[in-house]
Amino acid sequence: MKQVVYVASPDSQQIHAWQLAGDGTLTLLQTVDVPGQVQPMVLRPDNRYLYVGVRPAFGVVSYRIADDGKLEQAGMAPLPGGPTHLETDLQGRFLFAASYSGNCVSISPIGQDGVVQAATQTLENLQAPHSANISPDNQLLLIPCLKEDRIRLFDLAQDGTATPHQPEALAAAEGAGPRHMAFHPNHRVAYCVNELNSSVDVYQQDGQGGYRQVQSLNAMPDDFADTRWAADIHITPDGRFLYTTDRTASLLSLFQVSEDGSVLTLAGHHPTETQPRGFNIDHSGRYVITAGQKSAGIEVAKIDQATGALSTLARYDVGQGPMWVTILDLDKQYSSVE
Ligand SMILES: O=C1O[C@H](COP(=O)(O)O)[C@@H](O)[C@H](O)[C@H]1O
Repeated sequence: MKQVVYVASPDSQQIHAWQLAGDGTLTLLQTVDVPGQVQPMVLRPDNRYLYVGVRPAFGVVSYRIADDGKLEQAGMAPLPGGPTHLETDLQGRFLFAASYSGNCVSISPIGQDGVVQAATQTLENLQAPHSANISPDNQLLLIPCLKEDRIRLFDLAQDGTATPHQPEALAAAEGAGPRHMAFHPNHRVAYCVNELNSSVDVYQQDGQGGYRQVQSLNAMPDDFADTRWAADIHITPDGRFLYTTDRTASLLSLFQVSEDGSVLTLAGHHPTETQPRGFNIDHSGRYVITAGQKSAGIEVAKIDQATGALSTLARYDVGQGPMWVTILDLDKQYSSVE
């Protein structure tokens, strides 16, 4: 398996692209100077384009990905708000940009040339939307709104138009601050990490195109008494282990996942880079790569395949303020979206 790890560092306006070897070693492939402070990134499902959100001129830069994983700028389009999180639909036809400070999520068409165009719809009056997540059936947009303590739901039509779903939202606990989401590979369960109380909520499909909450659990060690400040969440490709980060504690939390995905068990913690705002799991499910927003570095940790426990393999310097990690499986570059 050939993989490339992209790390976005807004303070130095760079993306570092690394080749990930089978033994977990990283080798620098390319350093890209981005025209702006680069924050969120997302791959088009054909794995031929990487889209990145930039500031202070709010926009999205489209990069064409070469066969070796190197990036070449292909276009740039404006966004209505500062991009906090990017997502595409599963057919790679639309880009969704959540803007926390702009209280909106915009929908931008992606051209035949793979380049993101100007937004055609903006969902307004969302209170601090931290991400926009497409459901595995490509029909529902789930938008955790931190200041609403709700995940707002929108139906996505074939033409990319989003309209409020009924019911319009999933409720989180008061003060939880829903932030980022992950989906079990069985497509029936979704997980949301809550920023303000460092908890994880588990949602199961309700059989009517929506979800219902089935579990909520603490991600922190029992003796943790400081301010909770969770950031990111990812699940392994086989669905057996789920991880979250907390930035105050600079910790990754490990959850073991039940066979059907509906029950999590907190199973340990792993100290990592300082202020881990973004991390990801490689496509083989063997490595976790975590960016330290305050350490200007990334950690590669190995996943114990029996327990999910993490052990540090190495750390590498990247740019300043790294906060986003996206991993490409080079063996899965397609000529069209499948
Ligand atoms: O993680 C955080 O996110 C929000 C929004 O991020 P932004 O980079 O889009 O402004 C930020 O305001 C908050 O301070 C931080 O904890």
